[in-house]
Amino acid sequence: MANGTDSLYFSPSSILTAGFQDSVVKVCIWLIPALIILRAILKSRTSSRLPPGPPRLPIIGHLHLLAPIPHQALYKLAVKYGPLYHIYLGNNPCVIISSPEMAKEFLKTNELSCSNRPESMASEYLSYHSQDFSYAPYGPYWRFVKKLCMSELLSGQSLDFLHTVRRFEIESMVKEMLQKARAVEAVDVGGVITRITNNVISNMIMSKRCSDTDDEAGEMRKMIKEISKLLGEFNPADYVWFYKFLDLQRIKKRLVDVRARYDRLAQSIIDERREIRKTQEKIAADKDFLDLLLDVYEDEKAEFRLNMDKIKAIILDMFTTGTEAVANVTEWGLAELLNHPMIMDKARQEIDSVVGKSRLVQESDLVNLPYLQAIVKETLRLHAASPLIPRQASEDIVIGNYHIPAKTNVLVHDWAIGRDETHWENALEFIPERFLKTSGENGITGSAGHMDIRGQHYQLLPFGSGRRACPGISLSLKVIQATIAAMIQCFEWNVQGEGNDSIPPVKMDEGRALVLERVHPLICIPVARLSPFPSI
Ligand code: HEM
Repeated sequence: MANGTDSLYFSPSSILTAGFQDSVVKVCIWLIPALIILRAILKSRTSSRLPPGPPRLPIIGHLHLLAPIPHQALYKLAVKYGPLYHIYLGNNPCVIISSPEMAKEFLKTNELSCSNRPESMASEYLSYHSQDFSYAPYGPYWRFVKKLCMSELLSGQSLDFLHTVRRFEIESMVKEMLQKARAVEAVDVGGVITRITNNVISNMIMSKRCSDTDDEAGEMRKMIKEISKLLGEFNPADYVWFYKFLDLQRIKKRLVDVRARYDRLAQSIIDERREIRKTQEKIAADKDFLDLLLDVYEDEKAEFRLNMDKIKAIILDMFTTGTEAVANVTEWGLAELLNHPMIMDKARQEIDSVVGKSRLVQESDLVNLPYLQAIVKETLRLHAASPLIPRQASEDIVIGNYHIPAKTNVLVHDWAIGRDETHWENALEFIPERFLKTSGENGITGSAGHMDIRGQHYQLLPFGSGRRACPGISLSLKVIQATIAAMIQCFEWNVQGEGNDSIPPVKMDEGRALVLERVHPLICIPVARLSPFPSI
């Protein structure tokens, strides 16, 4: 038995087991490193399916390549790496799209997978954790906010109803400029235009002007400027974790501070309105956007319950998206006209022939001013208010045969697309004629005459495209066209400051922010050309 047991102990099967164990150990010794290597190869293959890109540095990735002006630096990289390339912002991959073809594939073919926005420290604070319109993730809440803003604030009908607000602001601006002209006083044109856009939005939202003497209104205007600046600032802490703790640019501190101030001010405006609502029953036609938001807040059966944070986030979003971009484009447009006196003269002749010289140009005239419209389109082509349109892929997608993993940030470089030589003749020149349906002037065929700027033509995307395209296009065009028209109809503008003696007189340097700003403020003395208000 013992032998038997022994033999059993050393039975062929046990020998087999021992041999098997030995083999398993050997296999493991080889297999585990082999698997690790295979995994590394597969991983590198997967990431090599990302579009091409420059070699990166540890920790910061390609952040060092974005200086001094991110959208211009990315434009240069596109020349080297093509219309679809990737960089790393810290450890986060980011794909840059710089051609109309790639933009179409991303924004149209993959629309549903590309309808989120990347978050940043600034957007987190200022959108009350993505509870506004711009940063809300694509989904039912975003659809609800969009419907609310479109139907009650930005639809054609609401805009028609509020045309008196815009008219009042432009008339006030012309009257103020007439006084400055008489006193031969210089004005900061950007400041004047920002006041118009702030007042228009403020009046649309809460029936108050931002520049009334009232402290609250003035405080709101200053705060919106500060907030827009913070939202547009490039913040390394969004990409490299240790910057968050260092807060070298003090962005976090400024965000906490301005959000607390905005919150207090918005709460006091809302409380005041709620008190008024207790005593006054308003009919629908008298309600402004704040009333409508409070109606939803009080409606227990509403599709979505709005709390105070959501209301504040939506209002702040309308202010920030609606004021600076419109003001900046208008200022760039006027700057271009000052550098191109012949284009300015042609635009004036058009206005004089359609409107005459005795009354102020009105919004209803704009449809008869195709050259003015072309000037605004050309300004939007060269001076995209948002040179990089931020999106995020919500799932894995394929573009141009490259794999873009879910959660990758994607920047549609509309500033570069507007300068693409393969689609635009004399791309860097300011030639509004290209947008006229007629042809032949300045060697430009006018082939872009049919092109709209609402996201259907991917060569021109100043307002983005698809379901997350800008909802403020109609409002923006009305304000920009009417403001430029009034400024050139009523005044000549004598440029002041550094560049005055040079030709062209206005410097066109761009700032570092993610929102396209002018480095040199446009300071001019208005000289009255005609006065539609004889009493002034
Ligand atoms: C010249 C003026 C303006 C320009 C150039 C501009 C440009 C843009 C761009 C490029 C986007 C991103 C689009 C995309 O992702 O495809 C956007 C989004 C947005 N814009 Fe504008 N915008 C302007 C004026 C306005 C105005 C006046 C308002 C409203 C009062 C507004 C409200 C918004 C909102 C709420 C979004 C976010 C939409 C969403 O995420 O669904 N914008 N804008």
